Amino acid sequence: MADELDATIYYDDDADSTYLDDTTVAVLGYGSQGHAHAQNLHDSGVDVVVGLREGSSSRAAAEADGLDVATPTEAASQAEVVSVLVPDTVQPAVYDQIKDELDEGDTLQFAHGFNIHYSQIQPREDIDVTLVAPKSPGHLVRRNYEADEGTPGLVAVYQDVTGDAKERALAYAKGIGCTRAGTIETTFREETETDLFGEQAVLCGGVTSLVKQAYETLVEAGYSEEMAYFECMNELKLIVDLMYEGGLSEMWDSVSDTAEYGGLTRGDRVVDEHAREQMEEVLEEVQDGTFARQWILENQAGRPGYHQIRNAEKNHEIEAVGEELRGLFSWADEE
Ligand SMILES: NC(=O)C1=CN([C@@H]2O[C@H](COP(=O)(O)OP(=O)(O)OC[C@H]3O[C@@H](n4cnc5c(N)ncnc54)[C@H](OP(=O)(O)O)[C@@H]3O)[C@@H](O)[C@H]2O)C=CC1
Ligand SMILES: CC[C@](O)(C(C)=O)C(=O)O
Ligand SMILES: [Mg+2]
Ligand SMILES: [Mg+2]
Repeated sequence: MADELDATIYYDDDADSTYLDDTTVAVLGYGSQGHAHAQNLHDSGVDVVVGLREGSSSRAAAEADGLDVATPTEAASQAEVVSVLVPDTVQPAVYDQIKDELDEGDTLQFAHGFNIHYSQIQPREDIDVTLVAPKSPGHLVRRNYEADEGTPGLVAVYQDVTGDAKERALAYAKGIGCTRAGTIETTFREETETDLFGEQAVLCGGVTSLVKQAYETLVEAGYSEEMAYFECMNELKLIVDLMYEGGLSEMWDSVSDTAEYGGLTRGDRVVDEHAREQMEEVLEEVQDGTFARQWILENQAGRPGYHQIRNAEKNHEIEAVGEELRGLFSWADEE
């Protein structure tokens, strides 16, 4: 067990909001992260303008939330900090549109390092380039902020021409609620590679495959779809909540001894050495750029493979079963 933690973690007291005084932040994009950053910064007293393309489907939502909206180029020209929160695959084109609007010493700010790390954006040399990456889906970044809670995040500096890049990034992290929970200092490389690995192997890829395989195993063995859904998907959240609150120990303490013995003796049979080797391969593909190249080419080709596997996922039986069962929850309409 580590005697002390290695990482440098910044909290609210370490971040000085005045670094964003007299500063306009342009938030490009109003999707998952964009709506959360824009609204949290605005509510934290920062001057925000949202940058959206002509005819954007997000415009009405941003305006309804009381924010000023302009085109990406207009927003970038008004701002000293430009936060690039459009999808990773469109960021290079959006950067090309706005790069001449930046003044020397302005900040180009990211929530994920993909395009800088894999050299899809070569930023101007006379600007700061920073990253504040919430370790959370954007909708929870907003929800946590509104509940006076925070979201853990990462901060990194790629280019510091002003000498204030980190301070400004920390002020931004504070503005969106990340230093309330703790913001870890990292690099663009480390953020990019760990984020891609985590979402592929565990958070988005590994866990959904585990759920689907387990669901199919039960249904093919003759158990009902409803049983399989509750057992393999719905209860997962409740188990993960315990791990989130108190680690593996709190979860093991809360489940029965029978579950604990069964889990400890069978879990490693399911996620075994083969799975571990696959994880190592997945990580290597992230590190050597294989995944990035594949994703960039997939986009250049119009995303044919992506659309196909996405549709297959949407049409998996567990989705229809889940939709019906969740509709029966008495609290389903609340919120
Ligand atoms: N999703 C998440 O929770 C997380 C995301 N990140 C990172 O944050 C960044 C943003 O991701 P995310 O929030 O998922 O993005 P979204 O897919 O939610 O972004 C959608 C927004 O981008 C706009 N947009 C889409 N295409 C274009 C375009 N071609 N030109 C201009 N605007 C466009 C959309 O506007 P329109 O209505 O006009 O289409 C919309 O406002 C990425 O770098 C991502 O890796 C980091 C942590 C978590
Ligand atoms: C886990 C997926 C994520 O990295 C995130 C929500 O943090 C993303 O890219 O959306
Ligand atoms: Mg992530
Ligand atoms: Mg990610």
